[in-house]
Amino acid sequence: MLKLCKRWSRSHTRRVVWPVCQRKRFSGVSGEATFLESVNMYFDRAAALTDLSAGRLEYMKACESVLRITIPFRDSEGKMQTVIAYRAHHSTHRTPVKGGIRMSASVDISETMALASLMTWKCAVVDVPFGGAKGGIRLDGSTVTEAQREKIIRSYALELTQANMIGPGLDVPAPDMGTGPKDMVWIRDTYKSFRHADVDADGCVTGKPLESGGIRGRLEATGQGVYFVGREFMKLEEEVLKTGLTPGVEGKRVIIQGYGNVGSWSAFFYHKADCKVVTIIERDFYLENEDGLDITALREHFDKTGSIQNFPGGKTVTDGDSAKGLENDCDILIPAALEQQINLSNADNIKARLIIEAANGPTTPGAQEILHKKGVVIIPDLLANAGGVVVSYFEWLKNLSHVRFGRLSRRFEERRGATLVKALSSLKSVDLSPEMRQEIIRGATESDFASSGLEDTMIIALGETVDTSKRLGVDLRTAAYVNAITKVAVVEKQRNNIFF
Ligand SMILES: NC(=O)C1=CN([C@@H]2O[C@H](COP(=O)(O)OP(=O)(O)OC[C@H]3O[C@@H](n4cnc5c(N)ncnc54)[C@H](O)[C@@H]3O)[C@@H](O)[C@H]2O)C=CC1
Ligand SMILES: O=C(O)CCC(=O)C(=O)O
Repeated sequence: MLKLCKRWSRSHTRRVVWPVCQRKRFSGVSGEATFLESVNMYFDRAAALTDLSAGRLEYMKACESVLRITIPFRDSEGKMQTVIAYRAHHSTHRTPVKGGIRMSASVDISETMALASLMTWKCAVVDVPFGGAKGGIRLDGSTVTEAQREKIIRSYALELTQANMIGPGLDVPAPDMGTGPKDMVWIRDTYKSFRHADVDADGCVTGKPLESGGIRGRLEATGQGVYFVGREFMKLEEEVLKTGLTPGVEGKRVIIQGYGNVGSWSAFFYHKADCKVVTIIERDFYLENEDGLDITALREHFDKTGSIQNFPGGKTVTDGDSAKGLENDCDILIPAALEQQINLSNADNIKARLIIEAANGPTTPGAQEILHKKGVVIIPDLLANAGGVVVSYFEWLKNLSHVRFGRLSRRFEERRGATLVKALSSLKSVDLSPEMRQEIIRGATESDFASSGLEDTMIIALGETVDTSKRLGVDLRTAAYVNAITKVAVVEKQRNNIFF
């Protein structure tokens, strides 16, 4: 049976809840495992190192359900067009489930399921108490007007609402590739129109703008997490020596693929830490500067022109496949665009000694094998890019508590800090610089809370992953999956028993 349930809704969008055992083979990079197969392969490799039964592991691996929606809209010539969209719930072992919504012409059910599965393991790696989900809207966002986009997003949100697949306690989407804060507001507003009495309605989605219940720090969170995890890894002398690099991020040459949300913020934080961002790769070109791109000036250029192409502080290379830029000389490679970018066709040519997976699924299993043989270390997606969902979790907490972090304590802390400075200043032996005074007095703002909570989480998650990797003698990806599977299994074992 293909369909569990199918019906036409009032909005004339059509939805189908699909039992996920009906898997088809979907195409990926030729000759390699698809994205979904890759995620499952990584899962299997780690699962074999746990003492969980085969039956339980099979259940934990499977995606629980997928909602398939068809959304009609009128194009600019008034013709009716159809957009296909999905919401996959990989695991409801904890609720709400969580994961972004991707908008791209290449979205399909298999990709959405792979991304949903990654969300389950990612949340577990960073101890975010959510199950895993993901949404996908198969549409190139640049082909529709803002009004058409709003209609499509609102229809999507309406379908999720009617299917009980959104809500602060059920499923809390967020931005992913191709979507952003504005889309999240439309989703929140649509949900709220149908659940107007739900006092926690703002918590139905994260990644919202500040004035609509967002949190300071979510926009940059994924890139900042990519930075924290890289910085901390580069402090671990024993691990760093395996890569052939010297400890510390300072001075390292970095390549970033994708200058969207995650890539641009990663560039910002690595540049700020005195790294040299030597190449940034975009869809049709790459930008390079051996001495390091000035990321502040690059951002200004982007804000002015809408692109990083032809930035005067670097050389824009447009001939050939832009992915060639991945093979440029560097120490650290940060793929922050699409899945399967590092594959059998280019793995041998990658010069980086450390790969930090800011994108989801950027390295195929075949490429990983080649890279591992070369001694390249990979900090895997489910750890490296978890910063987004971590700060989304903080936003959700803020929405449920209905108060900005720091609002109740900041001025109190500042008064106490001022008293301390006064007391210290009365001691002749203490000489406080103006900066030290300021640092003691300053009370924590919402951004401070978000950023320090993120930093703490990433440091702990990296530490746990490295420990497991050493204990079992496995790579960091396998270690992260082992930790995640073990944590999920504890919760999994405590539920679903009423029907057994
Ligand atoms: N936004 C978030 O908070 C999170 C995103 N991710 C993952 O990070 C990756 C990037 O996501 P976002 O930055 O949010 O997306 P985005 O839509 O903001 O940016 C994507 C960027 O990649 C570029 N791009 C697309 N195809 C490319 C190609 N073939 N080669 C080079 N560049 C290409 C686009 O032009 C765009 O600049 C995705 O894999 C996403 O799933 C992971 C965790 C959280
Ligand atoms: O912020 C979130 O809830 C989800 C982010 C996301 O989609 C991801 O980590 O891939």
